Amino acid sequence: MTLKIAVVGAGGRMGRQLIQAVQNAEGIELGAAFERKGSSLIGSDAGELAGIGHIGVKVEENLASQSGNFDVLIDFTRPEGSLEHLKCCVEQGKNVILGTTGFDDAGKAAIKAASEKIGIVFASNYSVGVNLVFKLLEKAAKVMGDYCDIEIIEAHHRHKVDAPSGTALSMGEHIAKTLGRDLKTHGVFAREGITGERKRDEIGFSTIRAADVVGEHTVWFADIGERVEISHKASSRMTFANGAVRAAKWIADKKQGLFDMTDVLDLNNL
Ligand SMILES: NC(=O)C1=CN([C@@H]2O[C@H](COP(=O)(O)OP(=O)(O)OC[C@H]3O[C@@H](n4cnc5c(N)ncnc54)[C@H](OP(=O)(O)O)[C@@H]3O)[C@@H](O)[C@H]2O)C=CC1
Ligand SMILES: O=C(O)C1=N[C@H](C(=O)O)C[C@H](O)C1
Repeated sequence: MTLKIAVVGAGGRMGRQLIQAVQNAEGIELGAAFERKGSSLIGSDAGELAGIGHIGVKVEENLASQSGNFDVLIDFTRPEGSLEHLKCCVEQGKNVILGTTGFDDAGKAAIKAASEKIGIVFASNYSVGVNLVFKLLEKAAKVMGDYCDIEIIEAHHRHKVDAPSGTALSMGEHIAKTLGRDLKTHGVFAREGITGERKRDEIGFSTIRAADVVGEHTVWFADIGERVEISHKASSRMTFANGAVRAAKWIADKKQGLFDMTDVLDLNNL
């Protein structure tokens, strides 16, 4: 049977790419597309919105009111919206691919609680490359982390509303976990004025917001006399959309549980 996907936030930068990616993939199809209540996009054809021509799926208002012509929801919106969508999917017993970033601790706890009832893939970055980089960072941290200065630099487009990026935070978490540190105490998210000297075990974050940058992340492991830099550069949002579609196929037969993209890609035993 063909797996039916719903995309919420259909008119967003990622929403449009996701509609394209779903329609281009084998064995799945777009069952529904949603936008916010009051959006001027309600009623438009999802394929036309995504620039791939008419597909006969109308953008609907308000996920909660839909009985649901879909099996898996893909959600790249905003934390407050995603938490509402999750509640609805728990009620309807539908699995979720969650790409939204910027959740606070309460939001993350709500996602964890929802995953006791449905299957959720929650990943700050759905590209294969970034998830490989997470593993490379663990290796670099094991070898160099105890004596190097670790700095994470990220750049994104001018419209991004959260900082540091979800990916930068995940990179920091992978490194911190490997080194037995905690980002709450070791993460340094801003420097200004007389900051004092750098502490040996800080994990620093720097953010650039400019123009149309899709997403770039570099981690420095810097010692006196040498520096290793591990970088990833995304040049198209389609890499995230294709990853989310891959995750949607992977989660289809799961009853419950919280997973990330390293589970989908089977990278955890590297
Ligand atoms: N995990 C990953 O691989 C990636 C994650 N992201 C994340 O995905 C999210 C979306 O990014 P992007 O597509 O660039 O953002 P956009 O602002 O382009 O799109 C967001 C979409 O969500 C809708 N939306 C906003 N708030 C709500 C709400 N409260 N309820 C329902 N819908 C809402 C918007 O509608 P409206 O226009 O009416 O506001 C819009 O359609 C971000 O958190 C971003 O960090 C992005 C790329 C990759
Ligand atoms: O908002 C974006 O655009 C992106 N957000 C994600 C993040 O916060 O890490 C992933 C990607 O870098 C693009």
